[in-house]
Amino acid sequence: MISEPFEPSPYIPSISKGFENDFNLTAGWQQKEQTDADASAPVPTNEKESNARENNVAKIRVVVRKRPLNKKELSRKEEDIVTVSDNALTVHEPKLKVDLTAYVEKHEFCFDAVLDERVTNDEVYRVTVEPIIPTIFQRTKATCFAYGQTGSGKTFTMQPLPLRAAEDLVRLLHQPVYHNQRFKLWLSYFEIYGGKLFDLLGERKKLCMREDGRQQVCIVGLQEFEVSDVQIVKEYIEKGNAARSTGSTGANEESSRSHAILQLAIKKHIEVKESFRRNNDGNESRGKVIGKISFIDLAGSERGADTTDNDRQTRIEGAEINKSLLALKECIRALDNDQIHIPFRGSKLTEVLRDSFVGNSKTVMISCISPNVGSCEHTLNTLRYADRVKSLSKSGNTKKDQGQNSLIPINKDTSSASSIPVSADVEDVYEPQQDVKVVDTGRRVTEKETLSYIPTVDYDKQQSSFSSGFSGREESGVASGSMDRERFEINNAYGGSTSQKMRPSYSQNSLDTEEKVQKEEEALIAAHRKEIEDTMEIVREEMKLLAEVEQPGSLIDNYVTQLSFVLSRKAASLVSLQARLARFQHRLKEQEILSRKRVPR
Ligand SMILES: Nc1ncnc2c1ncn2[C@@H]1O[C@H](COP(=O)(O)OP(=O)(O)OP(=O)(O)O)[C@@H](O)[C@H]1O
Repeated sequence: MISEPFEPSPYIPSISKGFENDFNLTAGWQQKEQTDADASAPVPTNEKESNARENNVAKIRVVVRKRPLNKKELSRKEEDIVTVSDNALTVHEPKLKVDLTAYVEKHEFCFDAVLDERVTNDEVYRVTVEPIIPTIFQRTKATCFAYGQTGSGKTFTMQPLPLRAAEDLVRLLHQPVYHNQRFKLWLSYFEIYGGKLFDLLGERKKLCMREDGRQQVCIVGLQEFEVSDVQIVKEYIEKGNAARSTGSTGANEESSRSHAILQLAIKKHIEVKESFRRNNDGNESRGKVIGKISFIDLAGSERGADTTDNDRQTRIEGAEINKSLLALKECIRALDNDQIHIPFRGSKLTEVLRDSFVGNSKTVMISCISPNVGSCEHTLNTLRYADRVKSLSKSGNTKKDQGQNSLIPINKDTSSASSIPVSADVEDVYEPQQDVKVVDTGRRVTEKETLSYIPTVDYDKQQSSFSSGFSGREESGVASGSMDRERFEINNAYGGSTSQKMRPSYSQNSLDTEEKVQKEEEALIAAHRKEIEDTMEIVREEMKLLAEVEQPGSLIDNYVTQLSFVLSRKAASLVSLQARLARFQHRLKEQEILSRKRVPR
């Protein structure tokens, strides 16, 4: 729902006066060679100035938006654990030591901009999309997407943006320089759900994607509408939104499982013969694309974790979401490194956005976070993903500059973290911890308190999440019992905060292997659990055996036979686990070698 009335942009009229960059977007910006296939439109002389101004707009911009605590969280008296100051933020994660002493781990992050809970949608537009708008007329393909867990405010943030952008685009179209060139604005709106495309403005018709001879992506049958009036844009957006949430695939629960893509394209109108128009589904019949901006409301990021759900459909959707989030990160990274090969084939989402990853491109990522303590884990994962996108970028000014990519042994930390027991698991020993400061409250908390705290305990990552009762999903009514699994999976999905750190980085071509490794990892952990259960059973039998042999008149022969049998079982169980472990270690090695062969980070 578009709730805020919007004012004329201060940016857009200023184009003719001289563009001032209020947002300090210049740092590390890379201007690329003109390679776009569509770059054939003439550049009027008075556009040269704005071309130069385009150089001041960051190629990748990562912005974080924190939403306010909602009514439910307030009624539960949940703490707000996120503090914002300028373009930095701190997450105060409550944790427990093994002796139940409470302490707070501080995670500090820095982004291009951090918007706190008081920031309006209008300001969000000004900081994110508005600076890009003039560049659309200079052949830029821009992408703006919101990322974050369910209920963190992605839709709330994204929905007003296209309308504001359309208003500015329409205003610019009225300028003689563009009007005379017969530039027009076109709108389309579609959804990717379970790897399939649906037209949100065409009765949810299933669409298919085709590549033309010039490797341009064309979505066959996608309805596009020429729009010259903001009111009409608003109606189309509302129509598409309604189709998204009430379509055949269901209500809100599903909406957070789909990616919605709204595209606004500036095209140069070309007169075509009616017969040609009839014979061509593609965009060519409607004009030549000059530039465009795509707004993407991504599926809830934690949905990528649904890969172990019992329901096959959910698993498939989860894997697809996971794949697209990873693929998106890889494409942004390749894009910013000026790589010739952009791994857009990694997912439907990136394939669809293919033409936004070549030539002049701009990307704005808005990471939405929930401030409540119950969402802490998801919030950290979202921020780590954002941080990785930013630090992957050449212009990244976050952790990269602060040496975030170096691996610091956790037990070398000189803070009070040294008192925290560290798991013997080597994967946990090396974890980039530079966003972490530990504040030991020196207070012991009772078991009861831990439930409202929802901290995580270090000594047993797989078993001891105190998450029962709350999770980021609770708002959407989804049970939170699988938090441990989620954390495990999400860490993988986001580039990993724990075990993934020791693994090779994701690349587009390795996604399938990556999924296989994840499955093997789960199987290994399940086998380990089973081995422990079996061992406990065997130990009980051994105790019984010992008790029997100590009874007067017991038969030693019987004892020897039974002990031999029990020990064989014990050995077989261990050997089987060892074999599985060896196979998995081998798999990790293979993957590491593969990743070394690929382009380095
Ligand atoms: N900055 C904000 N200020 C006020 N309310 C907000 C803000 N952000 C989100 N909300 C409210 O929080 C709720 C959840 O937001 P929203 O639906 O945008 O989340 P989402 O991330 O899109 O979730 P999903 O992935 O499930 O679609 C909505 O009721 C929305 O109005």
